[in-house]
Amino acid sequence: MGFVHQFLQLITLGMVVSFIFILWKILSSWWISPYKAYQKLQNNGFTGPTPSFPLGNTKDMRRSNSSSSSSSQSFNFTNDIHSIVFPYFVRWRKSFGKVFIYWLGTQPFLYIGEPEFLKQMASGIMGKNWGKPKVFKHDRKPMFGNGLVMLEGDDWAHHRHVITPAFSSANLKGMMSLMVESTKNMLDHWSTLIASGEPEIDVEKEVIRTAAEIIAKTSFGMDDQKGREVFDKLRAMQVLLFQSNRMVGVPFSKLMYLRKTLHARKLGKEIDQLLLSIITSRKVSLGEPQQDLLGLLLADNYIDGHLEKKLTNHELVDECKTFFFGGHETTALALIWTLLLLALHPEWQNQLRDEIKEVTEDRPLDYNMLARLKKMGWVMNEVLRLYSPAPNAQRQTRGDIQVGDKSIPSGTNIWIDVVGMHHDPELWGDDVYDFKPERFKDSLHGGCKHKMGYLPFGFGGRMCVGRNLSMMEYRIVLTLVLRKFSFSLSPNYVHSPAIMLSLRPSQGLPLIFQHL
Ligand code: HEM
Repeated sequence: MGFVHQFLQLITLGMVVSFIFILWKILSSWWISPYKAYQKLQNNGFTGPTPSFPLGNTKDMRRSNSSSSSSSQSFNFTNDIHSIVFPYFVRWRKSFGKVFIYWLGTQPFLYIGEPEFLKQMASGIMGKNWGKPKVFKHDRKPMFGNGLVMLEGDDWAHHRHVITPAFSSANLKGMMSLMVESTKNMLDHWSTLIASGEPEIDVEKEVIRTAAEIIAKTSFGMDDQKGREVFDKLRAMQVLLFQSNRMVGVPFSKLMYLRKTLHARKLGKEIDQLLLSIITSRKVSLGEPQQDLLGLLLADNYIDGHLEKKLTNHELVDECKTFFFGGHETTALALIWTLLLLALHPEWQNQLRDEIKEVTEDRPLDYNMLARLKKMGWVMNEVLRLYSPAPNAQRQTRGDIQVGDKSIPSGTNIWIDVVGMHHDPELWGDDVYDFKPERFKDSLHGGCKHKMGYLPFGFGGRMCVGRNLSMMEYRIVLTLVLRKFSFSLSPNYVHSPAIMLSLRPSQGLPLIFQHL
């Protein structure tokens, strides 16, 4: 009996110790460690709004977001979207300046809206030495897995080295016909709608679907049943993630959307399996290698006479997903916001049409013509400034960084407010909110007073790897639209840009089309 009693006591003690250990681990990762990091930043002179546990400043952020979006019910157009999508940053900047600390749930972030501070912080840091905040890696795992967007260190350097050549102009040229084909299908559908007496079209859905199709075709192919299935499942997963309005950094917040989270996880597994089987069958097939990104990554690649080490099957799966999620919505949104601004500025529609006529002379579009569409390039730059599809960038420091007399400790989460910098009158002048593509006529930075104040594709070694692909797609789609139609804004449009994973027109973009 004594032995059993002692044994039970031991088990109870073990359970109590384990419970205390787990509690300590939870407290440590949710509060003690983040709070220590916070104190270090405070000791270096950074301040910010007061957080509460476990929501941090999230409650305040959600409150100000809902009050700002409710004001957008009537048509009241402004390009001053910083105060619409990030009202809390606008408020905190007034109290704490352009660099301050705020909390996403249990994680402190150093907010940066000051390009000179960013420049000093980033100088000397190579792409591979930047980390990505763990809280985002976890949140976006279904989309990016361990793809290029989330990798760090030597793994990132290796993937970047292998992936970059796939986006060369020679390779992109081979993808042009796929882009033209998908765009023409979309425009034929629009023609049918117009002919049947429905000239009002919600272009948001249309363009996102077409861009998704283009990126699927250019990433892993959609010729066969499996490619189509991957496409459908990726789209379904995107809708699920989009609907679960997640409170990043708040413990257990995923439980609020448990059904959607589990469904997304299940879809994620199915997508991985399908992509794996596409990769395996491509490896054994003896036919011509395909010219999509996956085909290019599977092909032998020689650099200075050496055969490059290839990515593994699982790495390729994550990169295919990364291209899909990183590449289609961003490009689609650049096009969507462009259509809005061109609907409001018919004089720019005409200028672009004249340029297209001059460059193409009414011949079918070819790759060499695209670079000659200069004004279209200015328009794209201006749209990416006013409505940046990637509204912010996140980093985590992997080493102490000194900026002037301030030290930023290793492990600090960084939030770079790209929209804030793109909309800062101190950097752009009094016409900051005006749509003026000509500001990019003679300047790559649109006349911004600081080179780091314009970051639509990121900065340094981690600059967007797909930017040439997106510029090509943008020019193709816009040229084909402008050649066929003129368009104006529908009275049903409600201007309410919102952050829903990226910067979107939250109530769609209905335009009224006319055949030319
Ligand atoms: C208008 C369209 C696009 C915009 C505005 C955009 C924006 C960005 C930005 C801001 C970054 C840097 C993120 C950071 O610093 O953390 C980035 C990185 C990246 N983008 Fe894009 N992107 C676009 C199109 C594309 C396309 C078409 C693809 C692929 C097909 C792509 C794939 C990637 C990848 C893989 C990275 C990670 C690069 C790295 O960390 O080394 N993007 N993009």
